Amino acid sequence: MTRGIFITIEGPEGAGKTTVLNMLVEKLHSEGKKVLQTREPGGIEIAEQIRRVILDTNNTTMDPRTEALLYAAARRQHLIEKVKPALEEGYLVLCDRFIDSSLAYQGYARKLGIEEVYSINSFAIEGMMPQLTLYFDIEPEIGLNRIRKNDEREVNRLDLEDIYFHQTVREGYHLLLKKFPERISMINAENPIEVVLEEAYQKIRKCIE
Ligand SMILES: Nc1ncnc2c1ncn2[C@@H]1O[C@H](COP(=O)(O)OP(=O)(O)OP(=O)(O)O)[C@@H](O)[C@H]1O
Ligand SMILES: Cc1cn([C@H]2C[C@H](O)[C@@H](COP(=O)(O)O)O2)c(=O)[nH]c1=O
Repeated sequence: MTRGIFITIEGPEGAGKTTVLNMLVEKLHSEGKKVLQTREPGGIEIAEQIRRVILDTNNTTMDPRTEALLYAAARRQHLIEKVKPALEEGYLVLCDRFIDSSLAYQGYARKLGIEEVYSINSFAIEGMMPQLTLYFDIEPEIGLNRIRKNDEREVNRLDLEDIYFHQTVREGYHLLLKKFPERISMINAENPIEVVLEEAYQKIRKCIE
């Protein structure tokens, strides 16, 4: 029986997920909340190793189904090793990306099919879905420009996809918003960072109270 709360943050490249997540965690910690911040793909050693394989810009021959399976494998290990134990201990787990990334990127943009990708992920997650997903919406051109200006951000294999791919990812997220309206909540990530932070914070408070 899980006692914690699982919240995920989603969105296209450069939407500000990581930046806002860092700020949210600091704010929630200062209020004395038991918070665990993590990310996908990664968050634990095995999944970070899989992340390196998936995002390596040299791996140009990676098959889309291999890509989808690797994300699902990293997700499984991360859930079992880190997320599930933290939820059992009553933590608020805030995760940068989760299953909706696979549905939008592999299912919709790579055209593997949202249902097909959901099905391999359902095997991986065994029903452990987030209570709330904050979707950071942004025009892909704006997000990619933000990333280009950030010298600390390493360019990965998916960043190198063309603009059409990134626009299709955003379309995929919009479909997911319609499919899961009770779980996914949209935030306009083109707003100034303080506005995005406040909106995300209020939605999280509403979910945990
Ligand atoms: N609301 C905002 N307005 C302007 N710049 C922002 C905003 N939010 C984040 N940024 C800047 O955009 C860049 C990308 O932000 P961040 O790394 O948090 O995005 P991300 O969604 O985690 O990206 P990715 O998923 O591609 O790693 C950073 O340089 C960050 O400072
Ligand atoms: C979990 C997950 C991620 N992706 C993509 C999305 C990004 O392009 C990268 C991860 O990089 P980030 O800087 O950590 O955001 O991977 C994906 O295609 N499918 C997934 O399931």
